[in-house]
Amino acid sequence: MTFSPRNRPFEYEPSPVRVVFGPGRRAEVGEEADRLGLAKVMLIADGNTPGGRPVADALGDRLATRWDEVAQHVPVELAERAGERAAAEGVEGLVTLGGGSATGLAKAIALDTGLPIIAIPTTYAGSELTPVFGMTSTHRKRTGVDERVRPRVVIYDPELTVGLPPEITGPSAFNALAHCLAALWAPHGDPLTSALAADAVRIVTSSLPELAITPTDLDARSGLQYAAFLAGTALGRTGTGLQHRICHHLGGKLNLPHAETHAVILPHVVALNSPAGPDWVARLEPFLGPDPALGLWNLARRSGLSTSLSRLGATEEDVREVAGQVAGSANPVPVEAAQVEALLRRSLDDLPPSAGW
Ligand SMILES: NC(=O)C1=CN([C@@H]2O[C@H](COP(=O)(O)OP(=O)(O)OC[C@H]3O[C@@H](n4cnc5c(N)ncnc54)[C@H](O)[C@@H]3O)[C@@H](O)[C@H]2O)C=CC1
Ligand SMILES: O=C(O)/C=C\C(=O)CC(=O)O
Repeated sequence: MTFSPRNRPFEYEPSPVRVVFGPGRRAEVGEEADRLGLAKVMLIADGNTPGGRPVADALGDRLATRWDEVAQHVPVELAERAGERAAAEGVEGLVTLGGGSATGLAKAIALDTGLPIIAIPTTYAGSELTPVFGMTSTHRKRTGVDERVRPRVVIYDPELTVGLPPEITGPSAFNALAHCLAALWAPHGDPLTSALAADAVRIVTSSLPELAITPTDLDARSGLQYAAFLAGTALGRTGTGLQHRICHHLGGKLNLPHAETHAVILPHVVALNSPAGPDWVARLEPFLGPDPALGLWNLARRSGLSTSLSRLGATEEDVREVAGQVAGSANPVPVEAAQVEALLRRSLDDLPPSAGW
């Protein structure tokens, strides 16, 4: 299908994020802090994430304090404690090293303080490119959009990802794929976001099988991180909808692992939306086959990911409650609670995605 801008009017505004990409470039974090005029920063990085020592060394005297406690879905009390430390130390900025949890904690602090963030991502979550934040309290996740939380600088260093274990790599790549699909069917997407998203799908679908054979291959790792950059950029320009809201509600209620939840839900939401999206379905056919929902489901299973929501810990009751909460979310196909519940039940029962239920 030929794309014609004449038939698809759009607005384009470049994102204000500076991106530095390349193996070894974590060493440039001190110069990036100087560019932003940050003389005192807090480094947020948990103990599992590689690169803490070199990044701290590269920050040198600019490193005022380190914070090593992070958690998925950012508990509000954790954000408050980390924010108090940042205030007590009088830091001028935040440097994150880690996945979406480290980035998310910095975003929660920035939401209150406006402190600029330099993000060094080590998974494929893409949070580093978006103005989206999320925080959890009493089993409810609140998400929102605020430009103050979007990192000012992102340093991608693929060397930091060569040791990512397969159980994090696969789901995290699916988190990136979820961003691509959300961007492809977003009502205010534009030709650029669609191009970024489609290219990211191309790269993820070729890199994941390569990494299953050689997990430490720096070319494939660089490709996957580049795809995460494209996917995060696309999501950061278009915003989230039903797919992401389902995962946020499930994540907040049950503390489910975020990327794994996206991987389980994505094929089912794609099955729902495919009949309404012949243009993006055709665009993805070379990478996912004629049925993108089934293509994703098969890719997940081939990559050793769980495709069952019950295996992640959700029950029929959870599914019913979440379906009620997300009904009416932004989606190319308007959905009522019963439809979402039926979709989620298929994922509970580990059934392949299907548009008809
Ligand atoms: N606001 C946004 O735009 C987005 C936010 N998120 C949020 O991010 C969080 C999930 O982030 P994820 O990156 O999926 O997980 P994560 O940041 O919790 O990391 C998962 C695990 O991988 C470990 N890890 C990270 N990098 C590693 C590396 N290179 N080598 C070895 N281990 C490593 C971490 O220590 C952690 O144990 C959720 O809270 C989610 O809501 C996710 C995507 C977008
Ligand atoms: O679902 C996603 O991958 C995107 C956004 C979030 O996770 C929201 C958050 O920061 O918690």
